[in-house]
Amino acid sequence: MAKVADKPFVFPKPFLVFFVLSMISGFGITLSEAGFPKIRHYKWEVEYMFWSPDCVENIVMGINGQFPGPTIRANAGDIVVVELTNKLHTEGVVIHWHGILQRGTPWADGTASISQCAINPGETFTYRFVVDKAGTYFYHGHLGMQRSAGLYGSLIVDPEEGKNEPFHYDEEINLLLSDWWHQSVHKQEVGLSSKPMRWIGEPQSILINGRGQFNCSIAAKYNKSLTQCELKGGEQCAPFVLHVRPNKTYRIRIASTTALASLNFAIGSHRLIVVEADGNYVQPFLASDIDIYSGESYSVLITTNQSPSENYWVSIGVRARQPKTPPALTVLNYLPNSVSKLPISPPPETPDWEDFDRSKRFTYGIFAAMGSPKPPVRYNRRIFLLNTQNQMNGFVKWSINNVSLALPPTPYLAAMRFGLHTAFDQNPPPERFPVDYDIFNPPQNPNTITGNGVYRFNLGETVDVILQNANMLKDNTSEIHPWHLHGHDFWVLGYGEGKFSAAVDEKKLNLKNPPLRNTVVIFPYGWTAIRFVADNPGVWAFHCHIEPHLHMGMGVVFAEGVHKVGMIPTKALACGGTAKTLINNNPPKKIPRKRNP
Ligand SMILES: O=C1O[C@H]([C@@H](O)CO)C(O)=C1O
Repeated sequence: MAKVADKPFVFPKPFLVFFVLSMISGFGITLSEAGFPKIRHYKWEVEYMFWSPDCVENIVMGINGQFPGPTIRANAGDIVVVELTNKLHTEGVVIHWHGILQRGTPWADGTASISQCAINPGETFTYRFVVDKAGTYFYHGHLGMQRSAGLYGSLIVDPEEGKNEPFHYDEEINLLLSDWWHQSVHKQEVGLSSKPMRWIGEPQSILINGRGQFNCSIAAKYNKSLTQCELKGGEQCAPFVLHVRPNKTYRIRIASTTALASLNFAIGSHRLIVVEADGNYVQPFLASDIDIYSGESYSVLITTNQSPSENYWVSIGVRARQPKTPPALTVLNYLPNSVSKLPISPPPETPDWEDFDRSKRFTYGIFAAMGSPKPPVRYNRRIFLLNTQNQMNGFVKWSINNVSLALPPTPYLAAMRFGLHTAFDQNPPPERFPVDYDIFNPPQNPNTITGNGVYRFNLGETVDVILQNANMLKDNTSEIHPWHLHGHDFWVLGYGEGKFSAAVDEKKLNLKNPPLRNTVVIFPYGWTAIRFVADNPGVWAFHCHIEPHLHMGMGVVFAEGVHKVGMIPTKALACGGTAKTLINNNPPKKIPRKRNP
């Protein structure tokens, strides 16, 4: 394993002036008024490695020999630079910085075929972007199903130096949640795109900071079907313990990068105060547990005011799909108690997976903190996106308005910037679906088409999206989908049951204090309304964050103001049609023929 720096190298102040000035001229980044930002420089190598995330040896995608990858930590306004070298032998790679808006740097969004070309084996690509807002974020692979293969890590942004969070806490603990399969991701991918489709099934384990236990439990006393895990603490699958001291306030950051699972987080005997969601402050509220969907993040505050002689269970169970995976467990360890002193009461029970009314009560009760930016009162454009599971020549697909997204070989950002009209379908996909579409039954005509058209917005216009859920191919089934938008936060204006009806539902939309987020769910047979301002020049993915669903086409592409995008780094362009353009503009020099003497 090559040894490379995984600690950020912080440039001393005098160097910053030079660097920042060169960044401004080259990348259109503006300075924050408070002073010079820092540059957080990382050098990473991505490679497959043997690892035992849940005590069963497998291969994971690691960064610098770590799984999950190193945590990035920065202050708001800082510039993060990640020099990413692809050490995979046979695959490209990209990394998406989930929740980072990429203003002025849309080519650094890390979406293969959308913002950049995949980085080839052996090559290095430098991601350089500003983290402009404090919050709990994460990063992950965005090519094929590399997130499922373990390519992820945390990205934490503290307020600008000298500024405080709007709530008090003594210390913090960071948790990145994921789900894990024993079947290789390649096999999963092939299964999903085979005829008949082979579904990946439910995960074998839930991981907390990359650690879970398969086939044993650390609380076997309360789970008769599993034996007690015999772990010493140094194993890769030993639980990540939350060490706390009595009578303090802790901020627990929780982000979910699951491929499929919707999760519920609870700590025995402790109540949670929710204060942040997806990098935005929310009106604080008390909860016994929280639901967290793939792509979401929360911060909760807890006070360690319970009996100091005990430890307490932390339990993370599966909701919204059949819970065939045991909850992930770990311990809230009140120091100086020994970690091995197991809690005296059973772990908190995950609420019934099918109790969607309970899930809705939690999700509908999230509002923006006082003083948060408010949405424009009117929209310029409203599009309706119907989510359906379909068939295409016997293959199973997910479609939006009957179009299943199939990404083109030339990244959209480059294709649009260079005016390559043959790189993708120039006709935009449909903006609505038939008014008489029956969302409560399987699609009458299950056939779909694939497409790669783009929804183009005028720069600065206010866009509403109504996400509409529907019945799947099977009778009486409709699943939850968490939708994630790149390049923007959006306001969640509301949710409802059945089909959205402007006449009935318009007046129910919340324009007073809707939460700002980057990920939102649609509940079974329901709709969700979001609003955002298309003011970030670039091309942005908007998709279901369930990894196999995106793989099966469940996403769309948005674009705005691409003519305003600055110089795209050449390395982001060297594939597909833009590679040809680069070569045509700079043809290889003719080698002069040697004349015979
Ligand atoms: O895309 C999916 O496929 C399965 C099921 O519909 C077929 O097995 C499932 O639950 C999905 O979310």
